[in-house]
Amino acid sequence: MEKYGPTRRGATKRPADGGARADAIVVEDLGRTFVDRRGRGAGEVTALSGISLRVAPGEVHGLLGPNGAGKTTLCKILTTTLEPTTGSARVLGLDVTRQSRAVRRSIGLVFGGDRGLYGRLSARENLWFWGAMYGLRRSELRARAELLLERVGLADRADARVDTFSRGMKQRLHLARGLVGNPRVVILDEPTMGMDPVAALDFRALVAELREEGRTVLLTTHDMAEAAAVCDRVSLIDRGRLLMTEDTDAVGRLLSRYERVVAHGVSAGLADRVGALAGVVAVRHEADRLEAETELPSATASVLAVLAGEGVHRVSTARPDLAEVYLHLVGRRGMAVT
Ligand SMILES: Nc1ncnc2c1ncn2[C@@H]1O[C@H](COP(=O)(O)OP(=O)(O)OP(=O)(O)O)[C@@H](O)[C@H]1O
Repeated sequence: MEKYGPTRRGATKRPADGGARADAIVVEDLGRTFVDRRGRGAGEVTALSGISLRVAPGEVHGLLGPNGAGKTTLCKILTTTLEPTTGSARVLGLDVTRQSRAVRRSIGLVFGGDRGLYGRLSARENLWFWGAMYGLRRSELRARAELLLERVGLADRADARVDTFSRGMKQRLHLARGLVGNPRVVILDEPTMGMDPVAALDFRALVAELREEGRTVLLTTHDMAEAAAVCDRVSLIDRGRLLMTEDTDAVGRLLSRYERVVAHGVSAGLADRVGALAGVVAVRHEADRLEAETELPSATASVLAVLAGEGVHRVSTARPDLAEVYLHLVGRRGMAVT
């Protein structure tokens, strides 16, 4: 398969000049609003607002956010199926609005669910169809389809109709479809949706291969663990706004640092004592239920010790979810979440 200059996970992909070398994806002050016709009267929904983002060539970049954060909207703009309301976006130097045809030829798109596959065609025929759309010659197209069917583990089902496939198999075919045009930039919108855990692991290996081939990958997910496993950098997006872009390792460290302790049968006085412990960053107390956020493993241990010392034994610990990590991050950086 064509190589674009290998890169390694963990290697710094951003050039020392801060990005003067052409970035693969450049998003500047991007915004998108929709007219919301649901409910009474038409209101405006801001799906994206003031998004600026750069992805270096060969980087695997994760776009993380909860449902409705605006991830799909950004993917649609980058893949030219939706125009921005404000700002601009370029893929490989091509403007997504003014040079949309050229952008479409340079990218591969993979999205979750059933969209974009022809159920009455076989897996192989689907790939031939999409390869033809990319303008591949017949012999090239056939060879590429075989290679990709093998690569995503569908070679033995190549002639079966796609509407007989499981969700996970369809998702793997989507991946093959996204790669059929040998794209330098691959955009994956919730690529493991519907995959079983084994297939999701295979998917991670595939993304690693794409990185080795020097392709640029932008992938959306709301699974922090998935992002941590495959991405070089991640951007956290919430309610249409970009909260931060960081090296994945930094976010992973942050995630493993925070913990939540939930206990029942806790008095207000005891809740105050827990709140005063070093490393306890937040405490909520309602009725006799305590929720304490800790930011160091030793802090969790001290909370548990204080609770046990007072005879409180209905206690559990958990890692915070993504939304809570956002709040920690945002609080620390003094940024506003609106
Ligand atoms: N065609 C549309 N009309 C009106 N509102 C829309 C439209 N498309 C998206 N939105 C709204 O824009 C916001 C962002 O949606 P988007 O689908 O981009 O989020 P997402 O991060 O991809 O979420 P999910 O993980 O659920 O797919 C949401 O509030 C959504 O309701």
